Amino acid sequence: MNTLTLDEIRLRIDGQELFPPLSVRIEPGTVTSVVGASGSGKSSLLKFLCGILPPEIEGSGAVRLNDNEISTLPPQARRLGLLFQDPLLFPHLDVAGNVLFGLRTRGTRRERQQQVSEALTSVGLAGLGTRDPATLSGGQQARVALLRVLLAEPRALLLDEPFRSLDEDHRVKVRELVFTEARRRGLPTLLVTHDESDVVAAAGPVIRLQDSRHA
Ligand SMILES: Nc1ncnc2c1ncn2[C@@H]1O[C@H](COP(=O)(O)OP(=O)(O)OP(=O)(O)O)[C@@H](O)[C@H]1O
Repeated sequence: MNTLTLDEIRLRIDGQELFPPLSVRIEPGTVTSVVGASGSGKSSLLKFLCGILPPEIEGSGAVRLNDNEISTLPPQARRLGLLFQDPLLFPHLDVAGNVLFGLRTRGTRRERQQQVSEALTSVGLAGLGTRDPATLSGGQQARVALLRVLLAEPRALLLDEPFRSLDEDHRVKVRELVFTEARRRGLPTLLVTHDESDVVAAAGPVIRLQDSRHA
């Protein structure tokens, strides 16, 4: 199990810091929420953690999984699971193909297909493997995106408003599913959200990012 540690993270645009230096420890299986005004740097913080910060933003500070510094690794080697508001499913693959894309374990084709089929069943999508993802509801698409991330066996989860575009019913169910999986797998999880009900459901520490530039 991993602990995700952020140590003195600073982000700057044109030399100006977006928010005061941030240090936080996220324990395995817990969800820490990140809230703050629009433009305070929430999404940029997640981008920094996974190594995809745009060149206009300068980032510094250490990111560790247990005692291993990951901020020096290329994005794909960090093994962080990302979920966004848009599920970003591949339109040229069916539902099973999208899930299979994430699958990290090797094995025969039949074993891999079996694993995908069990994963789909576990989130209430049994029998939908051959569907075009565009024909699924928003909540179903969000579940497919979650499976694709989880089967890649990430070491931590970074969530950027993944429930935002869902209607109330799907929102509550998908949120519960994501948090349950994070807990069950012991994944330290960082959730960016504008929604106080997400913060309550996350039931973990809250980081309130203060916009240093407009304070
Ligand atoms: N590629 C970029 N080049 C220059 N400035 C950028 C770039 N990307 C983001 N910014 C700026 O960085 C600041 C932080 O943006 P960011 O998207 O991280 O904020 P946020 O807190 O996630 O906002 P929101 O809640 O609206 O999603 C903003 O002022 C934004 O304009």
